[in-house]
Amino acid sequence: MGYNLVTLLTIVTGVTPGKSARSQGIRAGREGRTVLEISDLVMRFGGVTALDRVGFTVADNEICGLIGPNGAGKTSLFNCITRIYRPEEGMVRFDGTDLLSLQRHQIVRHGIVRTFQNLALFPTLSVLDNTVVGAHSTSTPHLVPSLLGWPTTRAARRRVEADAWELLERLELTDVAFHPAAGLPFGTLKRVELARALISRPSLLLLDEPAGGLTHSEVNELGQLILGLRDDYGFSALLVEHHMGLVMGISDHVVAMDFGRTIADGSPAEVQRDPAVAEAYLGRTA
Ligand SMILES: Nc1ncnc2c1ncn2[C@@H]1O[C@H](COP(=O)(O)OP(=O)(O)OP(=O)(O)O)[C@@H](O)[C@H]1O
Repeated sequence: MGYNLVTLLTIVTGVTPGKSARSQGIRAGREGRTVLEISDLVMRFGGVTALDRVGFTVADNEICGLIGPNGAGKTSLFNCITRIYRPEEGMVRFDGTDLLSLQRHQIVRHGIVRTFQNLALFPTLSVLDNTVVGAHSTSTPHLVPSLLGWPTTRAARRRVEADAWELLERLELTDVAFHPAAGLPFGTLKRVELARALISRPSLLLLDEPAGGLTHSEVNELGQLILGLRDDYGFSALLVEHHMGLVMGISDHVVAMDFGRTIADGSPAEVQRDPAVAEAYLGRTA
């Protein structure tokens, strides 16, 4: 996770170069009931405290940006929420469920799905099949065998395929539905990754650096797409991203971390103005 001059300028001045705060679509205020609640989360690796009593909340249908310099603890936090890591202390509750009491494989059944910075697609499977595979954990335990054509599961496959086609339509992927993921442009693969994540109709989408590797115009399109998908399908999102234009442009609420701690928590404008945030980024470049 790297950050650049544009990131620093955005943090320090509060505005992405060339754009006013209004044109970035910043939303003010928080609405809706709390769905994700994280408190006093502690995660250590030997002598390194990756998460040092982290706490914040995310409301229903809210996009929450999670920012911080390299090593701040963002990935560790994602890994605790998805139960890849087991934190030493603290609480993670989603929609009333204590996530820390669950096994890793149970997370998706509670409506939590993650996208990956480097994509988690099967290169030889088609775009359609990559999307269908995303439904595996929630719709039927027999879905992956059905990809092999086993007769008992064909009806389930048809139902999921209908959902997949709807998503491919929404994400403008129907033209490449039967194309293997390998060889498609990176921007297209990012949309496939979104289709794969959305087919299980998540309540909470964890987006891990979705703008990584995209061009400037692709990032703008991605931002609008995420907002549109949130409005169409209704989910909360936690967005880990170094591209400040994207974070500040589409987040309803931003949490900033540094050295495993929550150093700011508020609207995009409030977090951009927070001296501790500027210090966290500038301090690392000194
Ligand atoms: N599996 C691990 N083993 C040892 N240390 C780890 C492990 N995972 C994370 N860390 C350490 O925990 C701290 C937080 O790292 P983390 O990857 O969560 O930060 P980050 O904010 O995601 O950084 P980046 O933006 O560079 O990805 C760092 O000091 C890192 O070296």
